[in-house]
Amino acid sequence: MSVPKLEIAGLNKWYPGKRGPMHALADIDLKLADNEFVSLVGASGCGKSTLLSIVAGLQGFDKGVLLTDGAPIVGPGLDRGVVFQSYTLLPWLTAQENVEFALKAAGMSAGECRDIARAHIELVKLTRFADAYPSQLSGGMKQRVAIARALSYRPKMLLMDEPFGALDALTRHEMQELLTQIWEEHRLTVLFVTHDVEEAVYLSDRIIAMAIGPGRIHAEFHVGLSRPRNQDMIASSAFIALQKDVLAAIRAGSKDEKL
Ligand SMILES: Nc1ncnc2c1ncn2[C@@H]1O[C@H](COP(=O)(O)OP(=O)(O)OP(=O)(O)O)[C@@H](O)[C@H]1O
Repeated sequence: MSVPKLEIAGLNKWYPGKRGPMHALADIDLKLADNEFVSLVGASGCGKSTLLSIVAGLQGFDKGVLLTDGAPIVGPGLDRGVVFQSYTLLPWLTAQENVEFALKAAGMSAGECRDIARAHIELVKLTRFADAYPSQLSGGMKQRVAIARALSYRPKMLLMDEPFGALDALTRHEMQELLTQIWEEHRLTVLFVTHDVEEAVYLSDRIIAMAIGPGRIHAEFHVGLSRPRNQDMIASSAFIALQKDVLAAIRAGSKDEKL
């Protein structure tokens, strides 16, 4: 691997707790190559969201190294787009204006903001709803706006925390299709947190299974399925076998060592 897009080495994080510091992340070592799609899976509380928010620069860590393109991550930046499960749209702005707002904050002119926002609303197939307010959009549509917003300032990395977790199964599949299409056409590095093992296998090049107590990397799986992916692959024996192995790793890592 040349200089990794993301390099995490010996990273540790403690949260203050009632019974003393709580070791949330222990000695995390992880490298993501340019354009790689990597999912983090693991039992609730193993530190997936903590790790993602540290990479986003939204919170700090206590020990270790965290680099993007070889340079330290010291806070949030336009090189990393973030999408959360909650849509985080501004309710008083339309879909188009929500995307423009992020671009204006990045210092672009009004004309540039309008054109780039329009192009990204189109990228997520929402042109017909560009002038709708969040309250007029379904959950899947709101998440399309959030993805358009995160991609609009052309980040090198997309960080997604359970982005489809609140959606019904059909919408979730549609969003997975959309994300793979965007990723295959535009290629960027993605770090994706999910509880859904099928989703992780379907989307990823590599799956990192984390374990609990303390949160750590427990197992790693390379997804050998060809690309472009399609929903028919989900029924293939290779897909099902990998899904089983990932689930077994999550189960094995779900028991707190200290309990
Ligand atoms: N701000 C905080 N202060 C104290 N403890 C925290 C804080 N945020 C998370 N934790 C604790 O750190 C551990 C890891 O939490 P985190 O949310 O990162 O796990 P997760 O794997 O993303 O869980 P889930 O799948 O349920 O979202 C948990 O024990 C959680 O209670």
